[in-house]
Amino acid sequence: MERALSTEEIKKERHQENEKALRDKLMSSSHQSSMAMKKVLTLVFVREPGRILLGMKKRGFGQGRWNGFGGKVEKGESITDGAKRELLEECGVTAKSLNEVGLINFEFVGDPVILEVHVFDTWDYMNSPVETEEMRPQWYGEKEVPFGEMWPDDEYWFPHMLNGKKFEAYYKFEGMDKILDSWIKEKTEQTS
Ligand SMILES: Nc1[nH]c(=O)nc2c1ncn2[C@H]1C[C@H](O)[C@@H](COP(=O)(O)OP(=O)(O)OP(=O)(O)O)O1
Repeated sequence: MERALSTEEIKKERHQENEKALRDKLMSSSHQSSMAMKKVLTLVFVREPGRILLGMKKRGFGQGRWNGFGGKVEKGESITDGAKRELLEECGVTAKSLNEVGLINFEFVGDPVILEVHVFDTWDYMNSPVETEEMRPQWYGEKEVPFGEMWPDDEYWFPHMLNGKKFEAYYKFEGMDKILDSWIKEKTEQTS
C-alpha cells in the first residue's frame, strides 16, 4: 500500500514539477527564438587574377560602403541559389560556380537578430558587371582594397579570403562603426 505523502513531500514534488515545466518552457522558447532571430544573408565577390570586384551600395543596409554583392536568402531557395540571384540582380553577373569562403555572424547591440552572412567568391562567371539601382560595381587591385570606405570588419577577414583560406568569424557591433567584440578562425581547407 502506498504511504500518504507528507505536506513537505507534496510541496517538494510540486516544486520539482514547476521547475521542470519552467525548464521545458525556457528551452522551447529559446529554441524558437534562436531560429526566429537569425537572418541568413549572402555576400559574393567576383575575382580575377590580382583584382576583385566591389560594389558601392547605393541604398539600404550598408549604404555608402564598398562591399560584395548579396542579400537575404528567400524562402525555399538554397543559400548558393540566393547568392547567385543577388549577384545577378545587383550587377548583372552570372556565376557559373561559387566557392564557399567564409561564414560570419554579426550581432548589433540592442538588436536580437543575428546576421549569418555566407561569403562566397567566384572565378567562373559570365557577363561584364553593370551598374544597377542598388550597386555601382568597380574593380579594385587586391592591394588597393578601400578598407576606409567599407564595413570595419572587412579589413580583418579580407586577407583570409584573398589568400584563398576559408574562415569563420564573429563581430559584435555598436552602431555601424564600432566593433566591441570579435573572433576569427581560419579553417584548414583552401577555398578553391
Ligand atoms: N558587417 C558587415 N560586413 C560586410 O562586409 N558585409 C555585411 C555586413 N553586414 C551586412 N553585410 C552584407 C550582407 C549582405 O550582402 C548585405 C545586406 O543585405 P541586403 O542587401 O539584403 O540589405 P538591404 O537592407 O539592402 O535589403 P534589400 O532591400 O532586400 O536588398 O550586406
